[in-house]
Amino acid sequence: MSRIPKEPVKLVEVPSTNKIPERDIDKSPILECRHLGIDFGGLSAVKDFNMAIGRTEIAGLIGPNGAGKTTVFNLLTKVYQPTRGTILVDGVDTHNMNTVQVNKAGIARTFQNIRLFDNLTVEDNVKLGLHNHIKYGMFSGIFRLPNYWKEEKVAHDRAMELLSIFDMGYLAKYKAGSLPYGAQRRLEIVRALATNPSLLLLDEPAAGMNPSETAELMENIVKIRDTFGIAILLIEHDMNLVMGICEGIAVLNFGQIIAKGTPDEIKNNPVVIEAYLGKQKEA
Ligand SMILES: Nc1ncnc2c1ncn2[C@@H]1O[C@H](COP(=O)(O)OP(=O)(O)OP(=O)(O)O)[C@@H](O)[C@H]1O
Repeated sequence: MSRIPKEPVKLVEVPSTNKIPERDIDKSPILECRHLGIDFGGLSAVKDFNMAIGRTEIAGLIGPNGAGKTTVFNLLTKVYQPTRGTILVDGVDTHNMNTVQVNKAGIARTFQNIRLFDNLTVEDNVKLGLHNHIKYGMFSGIFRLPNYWKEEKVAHDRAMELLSIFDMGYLAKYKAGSLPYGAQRRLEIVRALATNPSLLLLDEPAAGMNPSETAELMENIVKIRDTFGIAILLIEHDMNLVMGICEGIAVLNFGQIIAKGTPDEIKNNPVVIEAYLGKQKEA
């Protein structure tokens, strides 16, 4: 978590929804946030957050440190319950859902700080993501009945298929904690994909990666979207990544969206430049 912002934000008019990419325009959005907000004591960490994401869109959520980006992810995944507003996932209001139910409804995420089970193998970490889809009961599991082995084979095959997205199949039997940093970040994405999401939230996926790892990650994010036909919303400080692959971008500052648009619109928006660089002193 980051420092508390000190200055009030300059308010600007913004449209209530993103511009959804053309190929998604005739379908309902996969995610819609309406007037979403959360207060922590006296601090409104997120205020009047409105956003729509197309079914196969790669969207970005950017903003200075402490702007409220991770808090938005925590609201979408119900780590936090919103103080105000509505979240619709595939048209369904998540008001009464908890984190597990929201995952089943179609939202999966990765975290800013890697959260793998270090002592489990790479394959087992992926299988944990598959547990929503494994059908054997506790009895079959304890006594290793035929149904257990059948489902285990299905889970193994699916885990290996998912690992192959990042060419990580050869690492399946290694402990997750023994992988290099970049591979651990990739494994987190694979595990999230194992839950079969329709919207994947990536919290700073390129953090700590070197430029060649980041370039590969960019290709892989696009590949995931194309292969699975899902939407991806990412928080990222690496502007090359954001501007390179996001179709729609929302900029958050002091908990509020200050601009939305395509990468070109965002790059040239004076309000965004000011939020990142501070107001230029007049000569
Ligand atoms: N559980 C909480 N209790 C109190 N304040 C919180 C809590 N969670 C977040 N905040 C505050 O909300 C604000 C937004 O934090 P958040 O972590 O969402 O920012 P961020 O944009 O993700 O920052 P960064 O880019 O540095 O990760 C910060 O001022 C933070 O201190």
